[in-house]
Amino acid sequence: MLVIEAVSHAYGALQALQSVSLDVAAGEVVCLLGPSGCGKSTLLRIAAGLEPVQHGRVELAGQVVGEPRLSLPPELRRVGMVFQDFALFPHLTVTQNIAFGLSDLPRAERQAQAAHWVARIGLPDLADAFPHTLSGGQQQRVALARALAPSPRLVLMDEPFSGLDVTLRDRLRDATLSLLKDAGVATVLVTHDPDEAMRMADRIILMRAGRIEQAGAPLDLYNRPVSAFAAAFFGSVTLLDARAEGGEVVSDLGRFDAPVQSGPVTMIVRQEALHRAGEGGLRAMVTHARSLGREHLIGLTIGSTALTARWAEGRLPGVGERIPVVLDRQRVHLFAKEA
Ligand SMILES: Nc1ncnc2c1ncn2[C@@H]1O[C@H](COP(=O)(O)OP(=O)(O)OP(=O)(O)O)[C@@H](O)[C@H]1O
Repeated sequence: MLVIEAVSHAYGALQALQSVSLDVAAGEVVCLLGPSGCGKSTLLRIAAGLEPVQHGRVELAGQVVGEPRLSLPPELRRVGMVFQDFALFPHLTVTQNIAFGLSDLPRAERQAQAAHWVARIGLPDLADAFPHTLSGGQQQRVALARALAPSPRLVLMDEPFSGLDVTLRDRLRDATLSLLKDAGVATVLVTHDPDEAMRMADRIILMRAGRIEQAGAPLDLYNRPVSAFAAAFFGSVTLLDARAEGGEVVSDLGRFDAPVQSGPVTMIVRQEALHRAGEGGLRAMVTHARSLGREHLIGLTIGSTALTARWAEGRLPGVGERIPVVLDRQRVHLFAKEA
């Protein structure tokens, strides 16, 4: 449905995107994930037609909608948009906001469609309310209904949950996903939150400094990161400097195949890689221990290596205690150290 091909974009001397390509199928939810400033919003704005294409091409349903010197205006792209601040029309009611994009329909049909969406998002009692009287979560639902009501080919969402509190966010993510999937629409969602991307995406595009670092199914990125950046972006990790000699790294955690024959290596150990063992295993000394309720956060030293672990089993160990731990080697990733 959406094809972005080799798009590059500069703001003056600043190269915000460098030859980025991606495609999104109908019914697919793709998350653009990455740290602040990596170019996510710029890419979204180019897909929407809010930013002209400087280099490369944008296609929607097989039609070129953007390339240098050609730009189909946003309102002709049949693209729905949901922004972080929701951008509802303050002088229109909930129903009128949702009906806004349905002006092509006869009046009665338009009313029926808007009423359908008001019910669909569970706000029939607020049909005649104005946006400023709604909670953030209610505004988000109206913004989504307004985007979906005209049956767009593509929905673009820029950090749509970031202004909301944590419990509400979880519920709204699930509700949003089910509305998007029911509509069968191609969706691009921008977020800097890896949990949100893992939870919502069919595919994640991880971006770094204007380029795609890695793209794939959420678990692929988590299990098979291509770089220390990608590994560290998902979840909490300990980053260790190590050295490869003869194609392997010998460390306090054991021997590992190295990504290079010799030279500096970054070793990433996920917090969930370490678990308390019954007996045997590695000998660790507890340097700090704190219960987070459903799990413990434990500081350990193994030999002279300091690590942080996170596990749920057993009682909270005491500081200074020596305990046996096991290491899940699948949760350890080694990369040649970046310059
Ligand atoms: N209109 C603009 N003029 C000049 N520079 C811009 C403009 N918009 C964005 N930039 C710069 O381009 C780079 C990419 O910005 P962009 O907003 O696309 O990143 P982002 O990943 O969406 O970041 P965030 O999560 O903080 O919104 C940043 O360095 C930003 O400062």
